[in-house]
Amino acid sequence: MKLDEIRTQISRLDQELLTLLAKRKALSLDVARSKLENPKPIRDQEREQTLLVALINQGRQLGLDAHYVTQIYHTIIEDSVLSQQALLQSLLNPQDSTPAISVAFLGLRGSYSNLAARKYLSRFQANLIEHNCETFQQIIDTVESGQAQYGVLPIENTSSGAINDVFDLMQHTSLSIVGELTQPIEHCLLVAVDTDVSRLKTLYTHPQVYQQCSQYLKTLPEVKVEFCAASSNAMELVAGLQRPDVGAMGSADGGELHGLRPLVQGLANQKQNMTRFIVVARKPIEVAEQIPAKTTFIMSTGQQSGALVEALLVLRNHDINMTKLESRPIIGNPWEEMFYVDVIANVNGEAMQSALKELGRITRFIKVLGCYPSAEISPTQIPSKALSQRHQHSPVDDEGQQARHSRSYKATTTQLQLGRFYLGGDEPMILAELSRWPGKTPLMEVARQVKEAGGQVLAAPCFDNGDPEQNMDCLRQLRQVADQFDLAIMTWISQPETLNRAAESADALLIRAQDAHNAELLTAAGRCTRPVLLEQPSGTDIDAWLAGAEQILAEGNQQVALLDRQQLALPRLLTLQQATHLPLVAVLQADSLLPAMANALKGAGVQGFCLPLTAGMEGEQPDWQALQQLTHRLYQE
Ligand SMILES: C=C(O[C@@H]1C=C(C(=O)O)C=C[C@H]1O)C(=O)O
Repeated sequence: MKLDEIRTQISRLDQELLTLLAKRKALSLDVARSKLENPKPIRDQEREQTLLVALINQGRQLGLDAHYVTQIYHTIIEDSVLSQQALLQSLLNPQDSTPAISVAFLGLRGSYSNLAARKYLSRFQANLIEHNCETFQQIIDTVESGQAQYGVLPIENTSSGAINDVFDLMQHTSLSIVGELTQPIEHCLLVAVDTDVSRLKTLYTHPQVYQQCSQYLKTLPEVKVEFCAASSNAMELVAGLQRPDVGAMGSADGGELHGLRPLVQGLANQKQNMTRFIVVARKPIEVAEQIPAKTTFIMSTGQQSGALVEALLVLRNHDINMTKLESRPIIGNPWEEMFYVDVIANVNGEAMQSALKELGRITRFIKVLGCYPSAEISPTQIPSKALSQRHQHSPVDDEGQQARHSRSYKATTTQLQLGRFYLGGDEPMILAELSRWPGKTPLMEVARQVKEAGGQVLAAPCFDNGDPEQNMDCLRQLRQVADQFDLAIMTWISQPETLNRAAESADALLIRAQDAHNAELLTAAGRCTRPVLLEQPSGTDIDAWLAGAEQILAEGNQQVALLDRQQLALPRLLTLQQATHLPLVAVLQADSLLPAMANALKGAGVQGFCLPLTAGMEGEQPDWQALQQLTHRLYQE
């Protein structure tokens, strides 16, 4: 078949796919109406699970891999749930019959705030009237005075943290928060004409963006940085100048609207860079009971010790989950603070109403800033066949020693979070470990296979090479590939200096036997906020191992696990289980005993299983069968 003909067929298929997606969306809105008549929560994760499992199996028969099917359906279901929520909300809060919606945001066309505003309002199916503002205050004024119905304000960013100016403004406005959304932020270096980085003399950017890309900017010490009110102003300026020695920083999409092209992409220090925006309006809205709601309130407690704790206990006593707590100074009251609290609760619910009453009695100031549908639609997990729950009521340590690692200090096994996966939870964690750096292309294949087999963590050596830049590049590649396949990553570190750089992108760090004696390294590991897996220091016993773990815990990092490469004998394993609440990861060998071994270790309370893969640098094939056998044994049986 000729290329043209094949492409015609593909276009026809795409058209059919779109028609089907539109039909699916219409049906999901029918579901929302039926859930309204016959009140039921919008989200039904049990139904989603059943659906996903069936789709993965059907997909496999058609030659589509599980990861591909899951990714597509997470996107479809997310849109379906959000559209259902928007429909319910619009029925509950009828708009005045305006054919257009007006919104105020920071910057010009193409700013991140503009992209967020468009995304948020796209579910309303009305024309958009855009008000470009130069400051956050101007956004508030535009909405307060009724010139715009909605204002979109960035409130926090995953790499630069809270946006204090917005918190401060929210203290004094009469506006209510009526929505939230998160927007991925992908900073690029944008230019107007053909040039390269070495020719740049001036970069125009917003201070937040500057902060988020500080590491990249350090590599350009000669370049002068000029601040603008928003990224879109920087883009407009650079587009006007048309010179090879100036650049702007901002999104590729925004740049395109100004005729700029990205010269370097992915500049943010943290690769998963997202900004959370709030949407404000003059009137508060009501949130349907069937949708998960968030409530934001501010409060100031007295300065007496324990006042904040007392307030937070009120929430806990009502089973209300807090997702955010920020504090800001109160202008004019030195040393007094205003706390910003986000909780998962509907403000009209019984629990929240009585919590607010109680809080009113013990705070100096309290005000609800708004209640709005939660936009966090976390993907439904695919069930790895339910495991029978283990019970490990370990006897109380009779020496009663209060070492932090001990069971007498903490009775239940500690859970570690690696990316979005848990070690020490109900299900065993499976890690695949590469002994050598395979290069990016083979790494993609490894990641695909690991995901397909049901693994969760990919471990690879990024810091084995002497060259720090090359090491960071390996880590970046590992991060990128793992993100693509929704895996967590781990790498081993042997020097305190590299630890912090590794901790910026790795989900977990491993300290190997030969480095586990290094007190400085253990101290550095204790001061970082990533989970640390610790091997038994070479030539020592279990006590020395636990002492090493203790050193990490004592510095502050409570996310520590023990990784065993020596196939501890069962009695020693049980001793360890009794002695410590830290989860245990066993490294297995890919031999005929693998399934039996995994089973026995699981029975003995091992929470993680690590399988070394001999990576194919010279075309050697990793042992995928062993990995499949392992996951099959651990999950299916
Ligand atoms: C459409 C429904 O509502 C939601 C969306 C789903 C979907 O798009 O497949 C599935 C379950 C619910 O979370 C439904 O309940 O069937």
